[in-house]
Amino acid sequence: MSSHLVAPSLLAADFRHLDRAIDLVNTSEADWFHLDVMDGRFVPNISFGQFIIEQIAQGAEKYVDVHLMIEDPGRYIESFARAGANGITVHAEACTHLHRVVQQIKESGAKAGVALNPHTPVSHLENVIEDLDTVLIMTVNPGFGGQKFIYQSIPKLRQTRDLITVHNSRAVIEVDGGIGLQNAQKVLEAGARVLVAGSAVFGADDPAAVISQLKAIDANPVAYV
Ligand SMILES: O=C(CO)[C@@H](O)[C@H](O)COP(=O)(O)O
Repeated sequence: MSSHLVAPSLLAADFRHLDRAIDLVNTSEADWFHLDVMDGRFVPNISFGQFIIEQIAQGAEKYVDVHLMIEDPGRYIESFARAGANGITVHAEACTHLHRVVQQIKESGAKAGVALNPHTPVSHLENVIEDLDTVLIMTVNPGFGGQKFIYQSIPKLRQTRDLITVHNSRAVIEVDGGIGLQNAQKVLEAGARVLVAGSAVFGADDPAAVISQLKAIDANPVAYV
């Protein structure tokens, strides 16, 4: 059985047939739904909000992972939890009071995650890592699907893994951006545990087969202590 998780990012799905994308995730070997919320301020793009997430969550038979790429996300934690998010990830760069927002997520009943943009050092997590369930390492600059994986992310994954180990945190590392069959093994070996994949899955002729191939990757798993 595979020790890592696959989370298709619905941003790359065909929204004219959202029901098909939901069925695909439900019936494939995928583990999580990954839903990207963009506000046109923190990132240049605008995607969708609580209303669409609620619709997806009603059809989802798996964990719903919500990635908030929005300014001042503390304003909306409660409403995304109510919409059906099982996990909520906020960006460290978008929070003046990151510690407070992490506590808000925990109080909402959702699992708590913090994301880091490619330029943000892992040290930004030092004082919250013990409270986190996930750390999302952006492997592209956020805002758009279909971008090229940034290779400098590999050492950053190792640094994140080390920080988690030093603090004896339960957090697992999620990687997001340009992830596909060409680099999945490398990121898993560097410490990633959750593979978020948008275009690699929904841009494929057979998305379920790609999900199975991602699940089947036999990486030398990192021992979490
Ligand atoms: O958060 C984001 C983009 O900002 C991602 O979740 C993308 O949706 C991943 O898409 P691909 O890079 O896999 O196409």
